[in-house]
Amino acid sequence: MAGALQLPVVDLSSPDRFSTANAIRQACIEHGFFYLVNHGVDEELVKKVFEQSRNFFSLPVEDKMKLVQRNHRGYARLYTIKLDPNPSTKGDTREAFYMGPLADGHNQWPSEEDLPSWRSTVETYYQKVASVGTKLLSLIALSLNLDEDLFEKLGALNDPLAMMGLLHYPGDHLDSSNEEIYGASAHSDFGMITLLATDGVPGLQICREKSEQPQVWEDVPSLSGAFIVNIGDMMERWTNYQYCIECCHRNKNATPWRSSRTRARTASLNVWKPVAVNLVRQGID
Ligand SMILES: O=C(O)CCC(=O)C(=O)O
Ligand SMILES: [Fe+2]
Repeated sequence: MAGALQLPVVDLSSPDRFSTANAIRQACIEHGFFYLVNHGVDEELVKKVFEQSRNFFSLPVEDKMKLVQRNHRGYARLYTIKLDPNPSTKGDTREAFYMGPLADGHNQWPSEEDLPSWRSTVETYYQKVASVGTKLLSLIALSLNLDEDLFEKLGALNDPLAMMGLLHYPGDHLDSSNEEIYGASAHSDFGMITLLATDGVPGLQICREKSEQPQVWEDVPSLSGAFIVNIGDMMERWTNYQYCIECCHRNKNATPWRSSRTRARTASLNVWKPVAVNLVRQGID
């Protein structure tokens, strides 16, 4: 049975960087997760992204399939993602649209006629969230008692492979008695950090000790205006497992398809080029 969890709240606008860094340290050791408030991404822009996300996912599947994933960019239809490699779990009940660095030519976009202003809205949001990610990383360096500009100095922020996904959970499996079907099955994220914006519909759960049996899953409620931030595998390794060890998460999902509260989420996964892994690891023990 899952209980609700109250995650620590980190304020990105606080002038006291050392106490913010301390709060991050504690959150990353204890939970691997925290809420990020006053992050500077305009609420109106976030609303527009959710609106555009709903516009895209409401298109007929044939139209969405014209943008099917190539080079990990574009549309992933229902059940094609399976975050938990366990063979007993079915594909995840979600569809997604992924994009990455804006200048590398790999992104795919719906046409301006089909979805006016879609690309510009989503690109603006991508850039804003990427700059939040960069600010947060300097605080994470500080939280490890390292120089704030460590990641920058080591070149880890050069051409970052920052990925962003628009996620849609239709809730198709909710009538099923199969408990093992999830919107997003149990996993950890592969990058440095993930920032997740939600439309307030619950579903995210975390397990702080994945090797413990039975596993204890706790609900993570949304906090209005906040990103839910979590540490990914790469950062876990770079900190020599000081942060987020044994933690994993999933999405139980809550909303039936075509109900008035369609579930739509955006997540931005910031992943840095593998070449930076060695460089950064040297600085952290
Ligand atoms: O949407 C959620 O609640 C979680 C999504 C997630 O964990 C992921 O895409 O990595
Ligand atoms: Fe995740």
